[in-house]
Amino acid sequence: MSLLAFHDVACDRGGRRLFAGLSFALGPGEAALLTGPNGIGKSSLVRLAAGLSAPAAGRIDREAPAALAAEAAALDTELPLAAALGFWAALDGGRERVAPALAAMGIGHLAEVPVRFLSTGQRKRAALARVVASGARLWLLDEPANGLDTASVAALEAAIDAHRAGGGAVLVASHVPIALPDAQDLRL
Ligand SMILES: Nc1ncnc2c1ncn2[C@@H]1O[C@H](COP(=O)(O)OP(=O)(O)OP(=O)(O)O)[C@@H](O)[C@H]1O
Repeated sequence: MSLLAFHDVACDRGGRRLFAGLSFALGPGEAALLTGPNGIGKSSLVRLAAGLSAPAAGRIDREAPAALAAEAAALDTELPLAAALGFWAALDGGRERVAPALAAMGIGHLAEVPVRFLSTGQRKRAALARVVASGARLWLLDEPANGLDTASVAALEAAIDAHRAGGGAVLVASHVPIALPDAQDLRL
């Protein structure tokens, strides 16, 4: 049983074909690492996986809901961090997951700080904490290590390992080296 499966998928952007004939599947505990040069279509693939756009050909099956971390953190910048994450966690039915998620990403001490005061790396960690708090089995992470320091990359790797150990799956697009043991290599 797959949490995410691409069947012979093609992707067009701006009238141009980015890739075609792409098939892969992610089952519980599995990971895929998506790499390739700038502009090749990595973010476009992650958006397809999230259901934010439709494939030009082929079929995508995904378990809903999936958790997406892309460029925009989608956190209310006026709210303290814990409350901003709590908004989403409440929608996902898991407010109690916020504190452990903040701790997992090493930003528990920032819980009461308004999101607008957070640094670039801290916001990135907050966006990842939102994914951790979501409770979704399928994580879709577009350049999750951008802007993270070494310790934060290690925290991200640990969070992904724990997620996989619990039966979750993860698709990661990354330029930055990130340890994903036994991950499928998706090179565009
Ligand atoms: N909304 C859009 N309309 C038209 N073209 C687009 C759109 N979004 C992306 N593109 C184009 O699609 C191509 C793939 O973009 P995408 O962001 O998926 O690449 P990427 O591999 O993630 O790149 P990077 O490594 O720079 O993040 C690029 O040439 C980009 O200009």
